[in-house]
Amino acid sequence: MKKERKKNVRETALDLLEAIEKNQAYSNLLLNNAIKKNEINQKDIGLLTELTYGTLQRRMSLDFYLQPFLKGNKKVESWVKQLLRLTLYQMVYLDKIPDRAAIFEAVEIAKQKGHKGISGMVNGVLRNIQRQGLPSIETLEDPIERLSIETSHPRWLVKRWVDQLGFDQAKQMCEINLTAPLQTARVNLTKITRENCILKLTEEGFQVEASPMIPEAIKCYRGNLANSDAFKEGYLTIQDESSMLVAYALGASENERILDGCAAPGGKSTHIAERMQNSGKVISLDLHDHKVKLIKENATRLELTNIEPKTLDSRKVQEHFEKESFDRILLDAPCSGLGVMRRKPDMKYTKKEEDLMQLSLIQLNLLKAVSPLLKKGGILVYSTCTVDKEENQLVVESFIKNEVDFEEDHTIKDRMPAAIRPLVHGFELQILPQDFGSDGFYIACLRKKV
Ligand SMILES: C[S@@+](CC[C@H](N)C(=O)[O-])C[C@H]1O[C@@H](n2cnc3c(N)ncnc32)[C@H](O)[C@@H]1O
Repeated sequence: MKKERKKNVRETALDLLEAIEKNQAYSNLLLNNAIKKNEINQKDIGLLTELTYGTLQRRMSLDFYLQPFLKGNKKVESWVKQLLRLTLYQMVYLDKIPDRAAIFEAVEIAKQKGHKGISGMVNGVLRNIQRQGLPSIETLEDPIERLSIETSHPRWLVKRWVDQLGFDQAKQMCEINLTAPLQTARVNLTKITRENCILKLTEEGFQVEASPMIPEAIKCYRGNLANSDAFKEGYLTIQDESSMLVAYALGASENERILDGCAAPGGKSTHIAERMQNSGKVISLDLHDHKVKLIKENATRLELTNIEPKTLDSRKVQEHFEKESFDRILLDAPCSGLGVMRRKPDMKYTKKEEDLMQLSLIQLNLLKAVSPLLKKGGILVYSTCTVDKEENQLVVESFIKNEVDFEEDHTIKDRMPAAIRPLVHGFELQILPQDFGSDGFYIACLRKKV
């Protein structure tokens, strides 16, 4: 059988962009598969990631720039459009790649994949842009439209954020979404101190430092911690700092019985279990078997024996557990993920405004289903990685309005790390990505009346 030719970095990036647009598969999964399949070497992985994520991140700006130069070309094939975006991304946003090199590579790919006519067209469009310069986004008069094109966020989303947060915060959020996030991790304090973990990682060649915000968090400036020995040996969990605040809000004590209603892959369950010093019980539920397997794997790697993973639809928990049988309950609900767009740029173009309303109904139903299982005086934490009021404040408001035995828990503030306290309002915390550079996240804390 003929062996498939290994593709170079730009060809691989082009294939990825096509696959992401057509299948709407997650960009991070496709990227990892493509790296393996084409045996992309270590030093080119950075460039491949930059080209793929960068082109995706800037798609709307790139299309705005390309539009006037494509006017004469009636039907541009999808892969050709992707190739033009990919090349223009390098010309506009990457100083280290000379324009002529980017154009040369594009023309070569066009020859290989298409025919002479296409490579001529690609060459012509790119050279015209080089000669005539880019059209100016500044000419767009509507500020929402301008921000939308400038930062490649769909107009409906920009409008929503401007309405909910004001123009300045919306602009800051759109802008930070274009930057690459830093990798952060949580040290498993049941096995090692943060100081010793940092030493171990430094010896392994990683560039890491302690987070000033969260006592068990570290920030990584060089290397992928998922490949470290420290990770394999169970000293670490890759987790965003905002996510770590959930275990603080819940404030579980040793020997308590905790329910985590939406637990996979177990980032928060394992954090709660660590903070309980591997005592008591954390029942970690998720809808899907394959995801529950991930909770098990993580608990085993971290050597946590107080986690009990179980496949279950949390809307049916009352059929499986006694009423008032948990000291604390976490509902880290399925959500639109609008707070983590930096990590999944393709999400910007696939999410729809109607999704948010549907999600809010699911979130409310999940809250209603788990709440009878909480003991009187117990804490219920609701969290999401989104920044939208519909899925956050409005869900909790609607829950409290109907569930008269629940009240706001303002002691959440005392449980938060000092740096976070100024962001707590009453019983709620909404973190925006621009606040600390961590993910956008919402946490609300309720108490069942005694
Ligand atoms: C935001 S993720 C949870 C992340 C997790 N808490 C962590 O920190 O690793 C939401 C999870 O809810 C699960 N889920 C969605 N609907 C569910 C339901 N009805 N019952 C149980 N789990 C559900 C999804 O499979 C998904 O894994």
